[in-house]
Amino acid sequence: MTDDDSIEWTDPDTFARALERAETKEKGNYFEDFAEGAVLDHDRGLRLTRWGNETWMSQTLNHDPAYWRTDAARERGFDEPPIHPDYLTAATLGITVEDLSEKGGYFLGRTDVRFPGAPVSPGTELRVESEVVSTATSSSRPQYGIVTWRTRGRDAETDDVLCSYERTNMIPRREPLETDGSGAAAAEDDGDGDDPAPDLPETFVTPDGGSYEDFVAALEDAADRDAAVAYRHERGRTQDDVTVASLPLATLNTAKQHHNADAMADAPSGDIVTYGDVTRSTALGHARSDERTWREVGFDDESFHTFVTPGDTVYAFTRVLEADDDSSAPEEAGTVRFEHVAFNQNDEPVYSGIRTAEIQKRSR
Ligand SMILES: C/C(=C\C(=O)SCCNC(=O)CCNC(=O)[C@H](O)C(C)(C)COP(=O)(O)OP(=O)(O)OC[C@H]1O[C@@H](n2cnc3c(N)ncnc32)[C@H](O)[C@@H]1OP(=O)(O)O)C(=O)O
Repeated sequence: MTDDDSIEWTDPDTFARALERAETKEKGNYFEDFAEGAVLDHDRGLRLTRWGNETWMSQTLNHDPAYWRTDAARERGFDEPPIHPDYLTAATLGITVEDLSEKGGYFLGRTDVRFPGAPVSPGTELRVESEVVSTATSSSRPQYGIVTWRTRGRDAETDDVLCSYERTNMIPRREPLETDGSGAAAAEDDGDGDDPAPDLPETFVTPDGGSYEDFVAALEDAADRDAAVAYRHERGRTQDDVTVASLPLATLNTAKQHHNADAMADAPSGDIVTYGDVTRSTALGHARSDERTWREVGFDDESFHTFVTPGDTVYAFTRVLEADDDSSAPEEAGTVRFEHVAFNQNDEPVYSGIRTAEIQKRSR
């Protein structure tokens, strides 16, 4: 019998042999672990602090004064600077990663992002639960399945739902599917460029300002002719250690994609990647800097198209879809629907989504 104590375990050769034989205590769940209808109460939770909010908002260039200064917050109808919906969304998702997606895979998209409990005060403690909505086979990637969850972030004290959305990830299978490869081949065929690129509108209209009336005027200008209200924002944000690793960890997001460069060296990205919510929030920050936001209403059809890695720069492009002075908006604002696209320094789209926001009227 070997006397363990007589072994020099940290001798490099001995240790390397020991590591080869040691079983790894794995983290996260495989695709097969998710059953439709199952509800997961996430153990983790976090206090939504001013510090967390301000760190997230400053680093993603979201500098709307109502989230920073009490007088500006009060002009906007808040008692104090509230927790921003982007940080609330990112924190709600971050908490879920340990149970839902730490095993790896890809955050593909999200829809029906709503904030029924807004505004949220700093100091609120967040408790999060997710229900498995659907599980599906990936026809292009047999080693993965596709899972959709409905996640709700609640005020731990009152149980009120503060943030709710449906999110879809590719999740690794414990047992890859046997296929004849036709799914992968079909997926590859899709990118051959056989379909001619559709023509773009002849004219791109840029709103004169960022008030509700400016969006209405731009849409009227573009109506009944071959034109779209579409423009780009000047600001860019190069991804660094803070945006790639620190911000997701501050939301308790344990996805190795964001902070374990060793594990990611062999992944398709070859590097750690930016948390989707950082990419998205950064692009939205650029867009908001060119408008007079009143409140965020919701987000739909969000997709993450390709990876963002350290050194990449996130820019934003906006298309205005419609403006409506509806009764649901307060008298100070009208409702505008935007499509925002985040793109990188090579002009490749990395995120897109539909955003509904109340935008202040000029007269106010
Ligand atoms: C949080 C968190 C992690 C992160 O934040 S990671 C950073 C954000 N996400 C990313 O960086 C992923 C970027 N996306 C990609 O690199 C590519 O889209 C990807 C995932 C490599 C897939 O590329 P493809 O060219 O293969 O894309 P397809 O359009 O063919 O999609 C593959 C299959 O997925 C299905 N799908 C795509 N989008 C959605 C969606 N929004 N909802 C539902 N399903 C979607 C698509 O239908 C394809 O299905 P097949 O059956 O044909 O395989 C964290 O850890 O959670």
